[in-house]
Amino acid sequence: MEKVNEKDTDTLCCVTSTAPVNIAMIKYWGKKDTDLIIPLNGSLSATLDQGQLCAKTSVAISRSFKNDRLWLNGTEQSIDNPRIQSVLNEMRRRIRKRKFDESDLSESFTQGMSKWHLHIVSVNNFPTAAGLASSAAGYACLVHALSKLFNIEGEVSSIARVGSGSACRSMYGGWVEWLPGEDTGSSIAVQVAPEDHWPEIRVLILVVNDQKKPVGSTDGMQATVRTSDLMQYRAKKVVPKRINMIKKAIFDKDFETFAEVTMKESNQLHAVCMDTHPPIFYMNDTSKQIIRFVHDFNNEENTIRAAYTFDAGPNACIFLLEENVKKFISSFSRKFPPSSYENYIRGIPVNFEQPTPATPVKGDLLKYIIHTKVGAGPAIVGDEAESLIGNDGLPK
Ligand SMILES: Nc1ncnc2c1ncn2[C@@H]1O[C@H](COP(=O)(O)OP(=O)(O)OP(=O)(O)O)[C@@H](O)[C@H]1O
Ligand SMILES: C[C@@](O)(CCOP(=O)(O)OP(=O)(O)O)CC(=O)O
Repeated sequence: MEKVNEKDTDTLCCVTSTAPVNIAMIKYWGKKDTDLIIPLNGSLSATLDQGQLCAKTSVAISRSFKNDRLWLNGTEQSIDNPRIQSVLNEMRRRIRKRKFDESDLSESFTQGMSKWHLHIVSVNNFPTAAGLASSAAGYACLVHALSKLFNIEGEVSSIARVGSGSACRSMYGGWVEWLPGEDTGSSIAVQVAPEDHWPEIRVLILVVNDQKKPVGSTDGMQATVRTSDLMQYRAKKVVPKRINMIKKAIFDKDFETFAEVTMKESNQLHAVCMDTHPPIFYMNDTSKQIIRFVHDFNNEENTIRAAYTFDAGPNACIFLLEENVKKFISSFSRKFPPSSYENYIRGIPVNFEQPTPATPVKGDLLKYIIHTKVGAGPAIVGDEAESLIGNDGLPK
C-alpha cells in the first residue's frame, strides 16, 4: 500500500484484498428483513480454498476522483447498484460513528478521507452469477479491502451481509456459522472451526452449467417466504436442530452424520423451492442423476463416502474425504463422461484413470470439475504490483 502523507491530500491510497467463496451445508433461504438482510434462519458453511476460487478487489481513494466508480471483470458497472450502495453507506456510517481524538492525525485523515470518492476494481477467477457464490466472494472482498483502507476494526461480517447475505460467511476461513440475529448488530458470522481442523475434507464442484441462472437467489427466496407453508416449519423446527447436529459432526469429524445432514438440507432447500407458488426449479435432469449416482456410490460399500449439496442452480458440490476422491472421479466419469478430458479437472490435480464410458446418462454433459478443499478467509495482497488499479486511479 502506498504510504499516505497527511499533507499531500491528492495522494492515491490503494488496498487490494482477496476473498473466498463459501458453500453452505445448512442453507440460508429467506429473509425476515429484506433491507438489512436479516435471515429467517441460521446457516453454516465451509469456506473454500482461494487457490482455486477467489475474488480479488482493489479499492483506491483520492481527493482528485470526481465520483465513485466500479469495474467488475473488466467492465465498468453502475455504482448505483443498491447492494454496493448499502455496503458503502454502512462503511461510512461506521467511520462517522467512531470516537476519535482530533489530535490523532492519521484518524483525522481517515475521517476526512471517507468523504472522498472511491474507485473499486474487482475480478473473479471463476464464472460470475452462475451459482458459484461469486456475490459472496465479491462482497466479502470489497468489505475486507475497505475495512483495511479505513482502519475499521472488529466485527465487519455484518457489513458484508448487507451486500449479499451469504457474503458474511466468506469473512472467515474454515467452518462458519451465520447467527441469524434480530438486528444488524447481532446478525453476524462466526468461525466454528478453523480451516486446518478437518484437513482430509475435499470438495468437488461438478459444473453442469456456468451460465447466468434464470431466477436469482434474492428473488427466489422471497417468493418462497411469501408462498411456502413448509418454509416456516423448516426455519423454526428443522434448521436449529440441524445446525447443532452438523456442528457436532464437524467437531467430532464424523463424516457420516455430516454427509447425511448436508444431503437432507440440500433436498429440503429444493423442496421449499418446489413448494413455492409458482414453483422454482434450480436442479435439472443431470443434477437429479448426480443425486442418484451419489446414493449408489454410497450404497456400493454400504458406507457414506460422499455428500452432495446444490444451491440456486444445477451445479453439484460434493464433500468427501481425500482418500475417496480418485475413486469418486473415476466412477463418476464412467457414468457422466465429459465431452473432453482436456482441462476436465481444475484446481488440485488428481491422478485418476480415464474410464471407458459405461452407460452414460442422458442430459447435459458435465463441463468440468473444480477440485478444492476448505480454506482461509480474506487476505490483504501486500505486493503493489498485484494491484488492479494503476497510479492514474484506473484499472490496469
Ligand atoms: N467480485 C465482485 N465484486 C463485486 N460484486 C460482485 C463480484 N462478483 C459478483 N458480484 C455481484 O454479484 C452478482 C452475482 O450474484 P448472484 O447471486 O446472481 O450469483 P452468484 O453469487 O454467482 O450465485 P449464488 O449466490 O446463487 O451462489 C453480480 O451480478 C455482481 O453484482
Ligand atoms: C442458496 C444459497 O446459496 C443462497 C444464497 O443467497 P444470497 O446470499 O446470494 O442471497 P442475498 O442475500 O439475497 O444476496 C444458500 C446459502 O448460501 O446459504
